[in-house]
Amino acid sequence: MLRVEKINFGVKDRKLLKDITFQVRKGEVLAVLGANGAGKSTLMGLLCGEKKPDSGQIYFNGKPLSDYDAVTLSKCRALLSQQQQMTLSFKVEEIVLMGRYPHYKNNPSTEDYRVVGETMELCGVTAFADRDFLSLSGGEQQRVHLARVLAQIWDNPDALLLLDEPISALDLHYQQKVLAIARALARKGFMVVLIVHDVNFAAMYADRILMLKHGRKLFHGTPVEVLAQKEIYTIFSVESNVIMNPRTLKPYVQLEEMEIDLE
Ligand SMILES: Nc1ncnc2c1ncn2[C@@H]1O[C@H](COP(=O)(O)OP(=O)(O)OP(=O)(O)O)[C@@H](O)[C@H]1O
Repeated sequence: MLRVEKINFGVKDRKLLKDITFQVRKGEVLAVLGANGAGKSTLMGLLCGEKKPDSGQIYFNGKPLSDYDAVTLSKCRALLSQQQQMTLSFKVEEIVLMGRYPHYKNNPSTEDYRVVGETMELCGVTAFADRDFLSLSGGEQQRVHLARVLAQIWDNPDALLLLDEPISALDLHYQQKVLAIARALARKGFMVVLIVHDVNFAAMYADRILMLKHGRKLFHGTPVEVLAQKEIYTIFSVESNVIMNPRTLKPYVQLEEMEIDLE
């Protein structure tokens, strides 16, 4: 279980996260929603250990995150971050194999190659294995990074998978597929924390939703509990109409058209 208790984080005199508390159970997908600048990536930065909270504590499987050593953590926590700048030329398969670095010393084993093969297949990048990563399109590159991140924790269903806007560059098919992969991993026991901007994808694929505004947790619950017209307006300042999908019994958010008069 991931347990985040009363964390605060600031830069200089600006508080970016205030008193955030939540849990993610084994087998659960948590979607984090919020407007631009709400603090979602900052929260990911704390969960992945890139940043340290000013106060509060993050527990992972009963132990403070700060008590883990880097090698152990790299086998049970993986992050797909929003910014993945690559300037050097690598083959696609070499990039995915980087996800296995924590698992081998000098040379990858057949097991490492098996995992890499499986995650590349799942992310639809097998055909690019020998291509120069830098020659791929933005969406293809995002899928290669996902394959790398999945390879890192593939054989550990107790692991935590952190996905910061994993579908931002993807077409509709792969948006759905990547979220379905997150769901399928959760069914195997993984904990998944996911930042998405599309409320309907959050409704479809997340067990719980955490909604942030100005660094505070405003709403937290199941899609049915938190995806309502008032909450959506509070978070995003958009008008909507929320209906229940009769087949899935999940909320579906229909947005009202926005008009801007430039006269
Ligand atoms: N080093 C910093 N110094 C000052 N402000 C910062 C710093 N890092 C982040 N911020 C601010 O903190 C706020 C939260 O940033 P964060 O990247 O977490 O937002 P976000 O919810 O992920 O937004 P987006 O949806 O645009 O990705 C923003 O207003 C951002 O400008």
